[in-house]
Amino acid sequence: MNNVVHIEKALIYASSKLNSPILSDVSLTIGEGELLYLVGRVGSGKSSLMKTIYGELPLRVGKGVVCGFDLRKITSKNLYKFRRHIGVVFQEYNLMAGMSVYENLEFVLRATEWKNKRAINRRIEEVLNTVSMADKAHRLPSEVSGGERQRVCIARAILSSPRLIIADEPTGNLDPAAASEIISLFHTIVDQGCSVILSTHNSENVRLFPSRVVRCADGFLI
Ligand SMILES: Nc1ncnc2c1ncn2[C@@H]1O[C@H](COP(=O)(O)OP(=O)(O)OP(=O)(O)O)[C@@H](O)[C@H]1O
Repeated sequence: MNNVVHIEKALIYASSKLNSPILSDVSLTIGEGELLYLVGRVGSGKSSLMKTIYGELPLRVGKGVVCGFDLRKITSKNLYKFRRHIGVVFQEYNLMAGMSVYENLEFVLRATEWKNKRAINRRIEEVLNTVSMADKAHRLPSEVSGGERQRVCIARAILSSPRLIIADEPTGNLDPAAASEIISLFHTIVDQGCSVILSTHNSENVRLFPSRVVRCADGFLI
């Protein structure tokens, strides 16, 4: 199995301005088509680790290879190439309020140089089918539920067929039923070969949809 994430003996900092790491001696490997839950208390370093993995924070100490890119060699010049392999999903939806579900997705494809209208239509239809939102393509984000909004964000994250999805507290704003549906959807995406790192405080869903769990605690990964 190919590794999508391989980190060895890294120090993880919460900000590029801080001198002491939030996590030390971090070694982590995530295989193709694997879902990894990242758990831990508020402020334990989950987001910092995820930001380092998608190049938002620099890897200063240790080794890190993500989707074939050496994290120590990510620069502002090659960041966009690296990011094409990674989809991100956050607790906050960050959808454009004045654009329909379809237009939100079309905007992203056009920004990544998709030009052919028919190909754009086809891709949007595919990702909306994956997240069971094809019938709501023409609604505004305000006209769908929180769980459905998060489905649209997942559709947006998978548009470019990424090898890895980083989901930081994707169910934080959802009721338990909607949260379970979203976690189940991530498992479907993993079954299609994508890898997912998902941070969560929801231990019930970790129990319902089992996968490998890594905990941030006392400055280390356990
Ligand atoms: N830019 C920053 N400057 C200084 N400290 C920061 C910065 N960003 C985060 N921190 C601190 O670093 C620690 C780790 O933050 P991080 O966001 O990684 O935690 P987390 O485990 O994701 O928390 P949560 O569960 O609340 O999302 C926290 O104590 C946080 O307050």
